[in-house]
Amino acid sequence: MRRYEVQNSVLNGEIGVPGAKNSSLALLAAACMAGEDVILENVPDILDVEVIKDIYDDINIKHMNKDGNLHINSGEVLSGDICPVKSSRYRASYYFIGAFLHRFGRVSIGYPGGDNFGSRPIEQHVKGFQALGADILYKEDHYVVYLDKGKKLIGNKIYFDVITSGATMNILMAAVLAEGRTILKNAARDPEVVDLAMMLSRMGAKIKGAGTDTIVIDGVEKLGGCTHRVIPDRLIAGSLLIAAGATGGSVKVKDIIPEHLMSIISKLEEAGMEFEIGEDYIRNKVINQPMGIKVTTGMYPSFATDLQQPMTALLINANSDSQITEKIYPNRFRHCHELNKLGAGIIIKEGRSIIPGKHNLKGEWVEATDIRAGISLIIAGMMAEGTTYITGIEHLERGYPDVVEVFQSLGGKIEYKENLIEKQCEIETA
Ligand SMILES: CC(=O)N[C@H]1[C@@H](OP(=O)(O)OP(=O)(O)OC[C@H]2O[C@@H](n3ccc(=O)[nH]c3=O)[C@H](O)[C@@H]2O)O[C@H](CO)[C@@H](O)[C@@H]1O
Ligand SMILES: C=C(OP(=O)(O)O)C(=O)O
Repeated sequence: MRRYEVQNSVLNGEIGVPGAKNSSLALLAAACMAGEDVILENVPDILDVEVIKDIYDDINIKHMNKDGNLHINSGEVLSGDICPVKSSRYRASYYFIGAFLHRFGRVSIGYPGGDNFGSRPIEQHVKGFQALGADILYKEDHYVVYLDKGKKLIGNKIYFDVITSGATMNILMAAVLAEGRTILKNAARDPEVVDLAMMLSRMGAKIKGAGTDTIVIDGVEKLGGCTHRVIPDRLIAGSLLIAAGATGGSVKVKDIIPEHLMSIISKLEEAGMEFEIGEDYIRNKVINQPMGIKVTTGMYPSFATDLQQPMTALLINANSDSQITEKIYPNRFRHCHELNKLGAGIIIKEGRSIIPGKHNLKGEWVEATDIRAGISLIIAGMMAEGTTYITGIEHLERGYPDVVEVFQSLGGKIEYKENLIEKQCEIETA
């Protein structure tokens, strides 16, 4: 079985951070909105990006890696029919709708995949597309968003009932080429939204207010090419700082935008960690034992739901009880069941985890059930005595490029292993 084997470690050193997955997935769709060359710098080398390149190939979007940058040209794109199987392999395939609706008047796509931690509705995306004049058809393994013959996307005022980064970015893309003005109210303020707005503006879009809860878009007739650098991944940066603290080490995380990490840094400070913060780096100071704290997740700039899992691992070693209240995905606690196999003693109760602290962990077989669950298990494995065997590593591969090499470079004892018998069978049946 493919797995990581992790042993007790102390992380020290310095490390750069790759481009953000959650930005890149939107930017890679937005890059197909112009017929001209779009050059994306800092795109992470992760599974979700490989799937997108596969989708590009299917519909004749040219892409090429050159000097570490991704050159994309959709001048000869064939259609907005995206393979349902491939688009269901990751969550954010829905961005192809926002990107292609104006161009083809019809986008057919598989239902969103991605991490499975309970209900992840898309009705706010649907509401937004409908407000701009589109209709939607639900089929068995895919859905179709379309404009009736002769109809165009027309700008509108859209109020999101919940704050959603996905719907904000999707409707932003569609609105950029809609006729007239669109106003998005109760929009998400995430750095990834701002990153997308920056790139679209470079392509010629007229957008004001990205990063606030009201975004105003004045439609333009067409977009052109551009060069854009993906923002650094704040979730990887945060995970590495937590990992350093949890293992009793000190790591300088470089090439980041420290402001994007303010909520996590504030909570880590409450737990007793200290930091040196530079213009583009953060370094933690060594801490022996964190203090127990209360964390509540929320949309940016609140504490990210994607960082509560590594935070949970750190708090297993705290000097008193901690509590994490999950407001974005109330059932996102599968990592806690796995951490309990290592001896964490976490109790899950009504959208909340209670982490008793002061628990010594012991290596065991555990399963990464989503990207962030995986990173919490690596951290816990480095805190535990003995060997921790982590399966389900394809989840980590969706979001953390070269995760083994990254941790190894900081002194982490982690190795990738695969079962030789299974490997042999693969070779023989190939
Ligand atoms: C690829 C990507 O960028 N994934 C991130 C994105 O997911 P994703 O874009 O799916 O998450 P959203 O920001 O849309 O979701 C935020 C909240 O809104 C709710 N909602 C969302 C859409 C909708 O139509 N209706 C609705 O009720 C969700 O259930 C959730 O409670 O933001 C999540 C929340 O920060 C992160 O965990 C994911 O890593
Ligand atoms: C939930 C996540 O990803 P996705 O939305 O792509 O499933 C994540 O990155 O933690």
